[in-house]
Amino acid sequence: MFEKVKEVCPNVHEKIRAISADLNQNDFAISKEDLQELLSNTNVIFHCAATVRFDDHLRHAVQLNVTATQQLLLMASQMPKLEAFIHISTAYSNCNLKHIDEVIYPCPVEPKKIIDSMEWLDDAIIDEITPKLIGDQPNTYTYTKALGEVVVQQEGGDLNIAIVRPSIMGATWQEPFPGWVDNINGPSGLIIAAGKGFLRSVRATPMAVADLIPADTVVNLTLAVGWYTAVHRPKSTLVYHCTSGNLNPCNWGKMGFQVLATFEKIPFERAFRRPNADFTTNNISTHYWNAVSHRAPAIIYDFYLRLTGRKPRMTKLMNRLLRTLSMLEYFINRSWEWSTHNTEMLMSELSPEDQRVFNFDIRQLNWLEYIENYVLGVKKYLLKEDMAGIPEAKQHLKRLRNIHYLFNTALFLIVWRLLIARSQVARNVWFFIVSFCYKFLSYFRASSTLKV
Ligand SMILES: CCCCCCCCCCCCCCCCCCCCCCCCCCCC(=O)SCCNC(=O)CCNC(=O)[C@H](O)C(C)(C)COP(=O)(O)OP(=O)(O)OC[C@H]1O[C@@H](n2cnc3c(N)ncnc32)[C@H](O)[C@@H]1OP(=O)(O)O
Ligand SMILES: NC(=O)C1=CN([C@@H]2O[C@H](COP(=O)(O)OP(=O)(O)OC[C@H]3O[C@@H](n4cnc5c(N)ncnc54)[C@H](OP(=O)(O)O)[C@@H]3O)[C@@H](O)[C@H]2O)C=CC1
Repeated sequence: MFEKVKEVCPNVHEKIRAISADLNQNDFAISKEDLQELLSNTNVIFHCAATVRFDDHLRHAVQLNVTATQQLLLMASQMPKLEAFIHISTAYSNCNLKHIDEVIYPCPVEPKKIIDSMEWLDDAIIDEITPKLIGDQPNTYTYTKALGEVVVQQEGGDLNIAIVRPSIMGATWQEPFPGWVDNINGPSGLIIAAGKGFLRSVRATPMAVADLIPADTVVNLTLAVGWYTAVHRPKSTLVYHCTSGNLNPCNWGKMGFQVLATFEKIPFERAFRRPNADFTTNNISTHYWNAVSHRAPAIIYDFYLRLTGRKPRMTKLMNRLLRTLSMLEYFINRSWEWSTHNTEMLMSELSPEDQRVFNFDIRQLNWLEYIENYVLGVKKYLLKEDMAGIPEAKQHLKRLRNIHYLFNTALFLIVWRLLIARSQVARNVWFFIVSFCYKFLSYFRASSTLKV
């Protein structure tokens, strides 16, 4: 990841100093010396730290995404040299709306009241009231990110603030090289599950917009926002949508198809089954495919592991995957429209050279190429698989295909045999097929004898 920057700037280490901090602690548990240095020397703050788990307990999510933001704003107000405070939110902070503008929307309950209540409510009560508090938000993550924005608006004081709202972050597009990715958030985890053959069906709407945004595009836009906010000092807090849907849309159908097509060329090693996922769109088919394609193979495989004296693990893994899928479903069955006036305005404010260096013009992205590089990046940087292993991986998939055919043939014969034993209709069909084949073979043999 950092090879290129080390080449261009060999003394890069001298320019960076990491400071230990914990958002769960008062003053973030930053040491006195570090705090002093931060207070007196900081020019720009990029506030990215957060919990991004969808299933986080509300108390923890509020602490990290709301209370910590409030504390950081307080700290920022004591920094005389501060030029800009850039808060990273998410495009889904208002995902209860269909059309989202670059404005901060009010929350039904004031963030301050939520912060206060977290101090005296116990966990059991918080669990009980969480669904009522989050209302039409899908999880505690989007809910607390929305609260975080309101805190920024209400407690920003005289600070020069901007908010960046990225959609679903994916692997890098160009910088420092295509396809770099280091976590399993968003689509990356599902790409692994599909490529390894665990994921066979996803409840998704193929025509819904897949609002992915490459990580380097988000970084470039965020840096440009830092510059604009510090230099132009806009009168109000500007919100910037870092999204792809309205400028260069791609849908989940196209994305899924390209992911699968890439597995043909670049398969993952030691797959459980051949990658062959599909989208389902209703409850009944989702339950059916979950039972047939996810749970049943896991149970059979665990039975095989037990028989061979090993510890069963597939059912547990599959349950985890199905839980993850159920959490992501909300986002892959809907489309949103994000306006991008501020982002487009910012692009026009950059010089041609800066537009090239800090490129965030998503219209230039070729989705097919991007997705191919993404899958390749998942293989290299997440799974740490070597490209030299591709021929063996292909061989393995061929073996899995043969096992699949053999298994299906055996299953068909068993079911058929049982049917014949129990049903007169099935017996009649069977005799018809056998006599038809016999007649066909006799005719074929007779006609070839005549020719000779
Ligand atoms: C017509 C054509 C048909 C073709 C059809 C083809 C169909 C094919 C499909 C093919 C492939 C799919 C491609 C497209 C599919 C679409 C999917 C895209 C989904 C994207 C939706 C994202 C919406 C995001 C909206 C909001 C945007 C934001 O603001 S982002 C913040 C993003 N946050 C997340 O993404 C976090 C979500 N995750 C969680 O909340 C939790 O992980 C979980 C609740 C989902 C699961 O929790 P669980 O406790 O079960 O597991 P966990 O402990 O989290 O982890 C399990 C193991 O993984 C390790 N781990 C965890 N995190 C990381 C990490 N960041 N990096 C590395 N490793 C990680 C963790 O340590 C665990 O390991 P072990 O301890 O060893 O078990
Ligand atoms: N991923 C996505 O698709 C999107 C992400 N975002 C936003 O981007 C930002 C980064 O997210 P992403 O990179 O995906 O998530 P990660 O979980 O990878 O990053 C979260 C960061 O927060 C830090 N952090 C978490 N808990 C604490 C804590 N208690 N004290 C100090 N630091 C902490 C982590 O530090 P450490 O590494 O040391 O654990 C990490 O650097 C978040 O604000 C998120 O809301 C917005 C839209 C989309």
